[in-house]
Amino acid sequence: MTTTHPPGLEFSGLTKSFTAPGAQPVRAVRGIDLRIGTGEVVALLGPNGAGKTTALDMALGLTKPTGGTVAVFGDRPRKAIADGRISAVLQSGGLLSDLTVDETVRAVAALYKDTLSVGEVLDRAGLAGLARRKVGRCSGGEQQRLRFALALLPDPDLLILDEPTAAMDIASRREFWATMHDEASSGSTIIFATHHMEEAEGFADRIVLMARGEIVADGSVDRIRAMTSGSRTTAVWSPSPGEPAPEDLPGVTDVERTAARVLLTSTDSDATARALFTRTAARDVTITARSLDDAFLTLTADPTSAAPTTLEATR
Ligand SMILES: Nc1ncnc2c1ncn2[C@@H]1O[C@H](COP(=O)(O)OP(=O)(O)OP(=O)(O)O)[C@@H](O)[C@H]1O
Repeated sequence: MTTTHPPGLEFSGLTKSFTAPGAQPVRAVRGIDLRIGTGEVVALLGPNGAGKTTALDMALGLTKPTGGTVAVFGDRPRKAIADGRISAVLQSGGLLSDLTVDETVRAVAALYKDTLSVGEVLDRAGLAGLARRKVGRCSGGEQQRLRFALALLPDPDLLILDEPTAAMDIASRREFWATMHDEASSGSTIIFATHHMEEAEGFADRIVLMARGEIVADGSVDRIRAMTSGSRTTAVWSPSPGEPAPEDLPGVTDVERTAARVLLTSTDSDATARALFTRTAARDVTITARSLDDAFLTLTADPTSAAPTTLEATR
């Protein structure tokens, strides 16, 4: 007999709008469907205001959805928290600066029925050497490790991290992700929100890209990389009758026009350039690889915005 386990996290048609008297409602999350399996490490990536925190808050039962449902291992978030199956490292909040690291972990452990030992969580969070330091004397990165240690206390199956490295310098970030690697390899499901493409690439198996409250891309790191690794081709060309339209050239996903040039974003620059040379009178063709940041901006750009596109990549 086979048993199927419910996913670690499941959003179905999830929406959240914030309303304030006299103001337009803010549609922070707009009907997202997402299924995250046990043991997956997923980066929730997106620009400011994409809806990442709102979605994670709903996963943690901190915010009630306006519509749709959230299930954590098949249960309501509150039940999953009470059972110690899900816990979170949030961006800020909740530490008392006069307590030591060790006292803080002991105080929070006393709130639970059942926890890992204080020694073990300090060890797993890389804080064993700082146990007697006052929290107020710890650096931003060390305080974030302490939040991580507190999240480990109930030995959760699903860990949610909202921009966990926001206050850290590069060395602390590296150390933090090394610790998280150990956590992930022990089979935990991990979901973390970030603005940083490199962080998502370096640590996640899967990237869920959000913009304007929607999921705009979802796939393995390799798949997202392939989607975003297009190049930019520019040419001096005014299409004349009988020539193909720029939009119809192979590989082309986006077209911009300036007075003299046509700028083509393409997922297959070889095929695009071949078509330009053989089927059109285009000249002065240049091909430039797009940076990952450029690609991230393209994937999350507002299609209704008329904001001018930067030409940095072609210079
Ligand atoms: N309590 C609230 N009341 C009104 N609007 C809110 C509230 N919380 C969030 N919003 C709005 O909802 C949208 C999504 O915000 P959210 O914090 O989820 O985005 P985010 O992707 O986490 O952004 P960031 O990366 O900047 O943290 C934003 O426009 C934000 O201003």
